[in-house]
Amino acid sequence: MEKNKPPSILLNRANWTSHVLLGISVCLMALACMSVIQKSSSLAGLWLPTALMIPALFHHRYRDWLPLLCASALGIAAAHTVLGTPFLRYLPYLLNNLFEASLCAALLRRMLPAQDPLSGLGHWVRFLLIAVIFCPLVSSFIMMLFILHVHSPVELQSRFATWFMSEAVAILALTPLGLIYQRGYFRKTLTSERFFGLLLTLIITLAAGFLALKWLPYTFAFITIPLLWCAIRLPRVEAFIIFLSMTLMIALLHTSGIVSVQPHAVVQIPQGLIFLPLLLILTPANAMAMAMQTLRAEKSHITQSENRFRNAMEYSAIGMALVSPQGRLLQVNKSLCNLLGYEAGYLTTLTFQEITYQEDLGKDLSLLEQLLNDEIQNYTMEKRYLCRSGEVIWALLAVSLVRDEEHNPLYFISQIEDINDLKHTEVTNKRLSEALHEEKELLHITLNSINEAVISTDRNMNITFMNPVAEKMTGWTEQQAQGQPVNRIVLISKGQDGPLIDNLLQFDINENLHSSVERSLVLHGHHTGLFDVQLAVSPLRTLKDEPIGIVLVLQDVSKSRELMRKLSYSASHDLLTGLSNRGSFESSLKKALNLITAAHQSHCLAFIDLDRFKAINDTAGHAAGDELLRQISTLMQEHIRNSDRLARLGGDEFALILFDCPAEQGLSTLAKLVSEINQFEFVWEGKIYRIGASAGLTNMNDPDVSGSEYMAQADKACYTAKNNGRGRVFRYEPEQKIATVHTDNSVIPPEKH
Ligand SMILES: Nc1nc2c(ncn2[C@@H]2O[C@H](COP(=O)(O)OP(=O)(O)OP(=O)(O)O)[C@@H](O)[C@H]2O)c(=O)[nH]1
Repeated sequence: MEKNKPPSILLNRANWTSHVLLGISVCLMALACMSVIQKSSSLAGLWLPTALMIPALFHHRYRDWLPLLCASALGIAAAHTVLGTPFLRYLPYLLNNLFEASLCAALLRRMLPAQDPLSGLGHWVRFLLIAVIFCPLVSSFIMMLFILHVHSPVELQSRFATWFMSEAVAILALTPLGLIYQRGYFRKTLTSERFFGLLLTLIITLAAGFLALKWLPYTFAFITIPLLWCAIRLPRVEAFIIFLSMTLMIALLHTSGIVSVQPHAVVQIPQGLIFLPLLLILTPANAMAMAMQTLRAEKSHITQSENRFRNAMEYSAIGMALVSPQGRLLQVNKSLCNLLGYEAGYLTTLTFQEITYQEDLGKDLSLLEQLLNDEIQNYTMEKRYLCRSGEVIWALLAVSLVRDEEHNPLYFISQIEDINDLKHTEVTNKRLSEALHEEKELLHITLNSINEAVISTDRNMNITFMNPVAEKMTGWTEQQAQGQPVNRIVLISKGQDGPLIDNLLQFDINENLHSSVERSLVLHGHHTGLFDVQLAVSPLRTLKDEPIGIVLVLQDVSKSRELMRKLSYSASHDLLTGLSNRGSFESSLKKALNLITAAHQSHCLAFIDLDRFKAINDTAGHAAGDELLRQISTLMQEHIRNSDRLARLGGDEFALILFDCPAEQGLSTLAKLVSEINQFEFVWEGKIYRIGASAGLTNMNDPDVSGSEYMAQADKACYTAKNNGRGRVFRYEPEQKIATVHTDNSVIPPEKH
């Protein structure tokens, strides 16, 4: 688990272990450096503690710096104490070291990224300026202030140079490694196969350096070669390890007197700048290592991108191909092979022109030309491909062009998506859509041209459609009515004066309502009047039988109803007088017979025949006779109850039923009626005519006697009245005796005035 843990490259939290480790490391390094310097005759050496403190501070938060600096100070103080340096003597130098490390770490944190601070040559140059040049110079000047009163100018110059070089070289050799070092690196390297290679390279490089120092002229020129070779060949960390090792070895060999860094130099290097060559060889070596690091990172980036693209292409669900500018399929993926039915090896021997359906090739080539001419950046088109099986399939092609640095075309990237099923579905859908459109048009025309009003609603009974007839009848335009509740637009009552039907609007459309026809329905139009209508209501349902609304069909039956009314009237009425005719009277007679039993009523049936009517016809004409019949009818109706039924049986014969009327009362009414007729003066063309009437009456109180029998009885009584002098009323007696009830002896022949 520990191995898989990512190395900490961000700021670390300092704990007591890191404080102790830093303190011990600084102490050991200070001890080593001071021991070497004390043994050296030249007093020149490297000062590694500052170079170690800088990365330690860089990688920790500011709030952790104080304990880290204390630990470092204790480490240096301990080293001085071991070597017997008085406290006050080393204290200024110690403080200067701490200040330099703090200043350098703070500046580096400002100028370099916390994550991988030396990731490029630019960052390394910043490091060089800040850590290797600026901070050691500042530190050197501060040191000068401490010893200004003590030494001569030449000595001061030498001390300044020595201090600067010991700091600068140590920082250049050690600090980069500290900055880029990631936790766990050494453990990983020690256990990896690379360790022995690194060890071998280290030994060879150090040996080459030693040989150059010992025997070769232009020593540092020869030392530079293995360092540059390491910078080119090795990863950054390993190169820095070798640089550090080489620096330490040279410094050690020189200070211990085994070799001199300037045995063959033409110009004698001043004592203070004895390690200047080290600085000069480390600088290009570091720069080269950084440049190689950048190159490697770029190469790795490119390789990763190529791998990603290769994987994306190979495992893409859609067909992909890299195509040469001439059209050759350079590389194809599995999906494309599966789509076209070719093996990859064979497909790459073909050109895209060979597998393109001939009719689509022209457009494809034209677009390709535009792409090559930089007129477009990419293109997509639907085209057909020829499969190995001979089948032609539809695909969606997307093409882009990859160019080299000189903008020359390298290859096309083609993505080929199978849309064969989609295309076939599209064709089917298009056909269906056209058919649907035709159906809709047909329906629209039909609905516009039919004579019925058609109104449809949604499931909430709000209107969605009205045809022109519906607009005309309801008085609402479709636009006005759309979305309105149907009960606001379609107002229907039973009969003209009946209440509005609201159950029409409460139709439960889940019910099986095929159609309902109500003959007496009346539609109340909005400013368009009343319409006799027939109504059919049908529920609308989806294929899953879910209700989605209703359709109302209203048929204007006003004219047919009027005709029916007229037919019905003429079938039951005498057209001349407006009285009931014989047929209708017989129905009334049946009703009267039924009431004898049902309501225990007795009625009077009368037969009335006008006297001397023929003379009117003969003298005044047929039209006068007609008018007289009308006036006599009106006269008779005025003297009977609304519930009674008067009918003209034909010619000048009338029949009368006095419902629920005792015989005596009936005789009285009839006598009054006959008397009125006898006294009636008919005026025609300035002349007065008088007629009379004879009437026979029978009492209807026996349900077993038929209507025709009663009619015969009344007729018989009327006949008796006629034969007994006219102008009178006779009552039928069952014993065949006719009693005269009323006698009017004034039957006067009409005379002209
Ligand atoms: N103007 C007119 N005359 C009719 C109509 N129907 C029948 N008549 C005539 O009415 C007359 C009836 O004949 P009658 O009952 O014998 O004539 P009348 O003079 O009343 O004879 P009495 O009953 O014996 O007094 C006939 O001359 C018919 O032609 C009609 O609709 N209009």
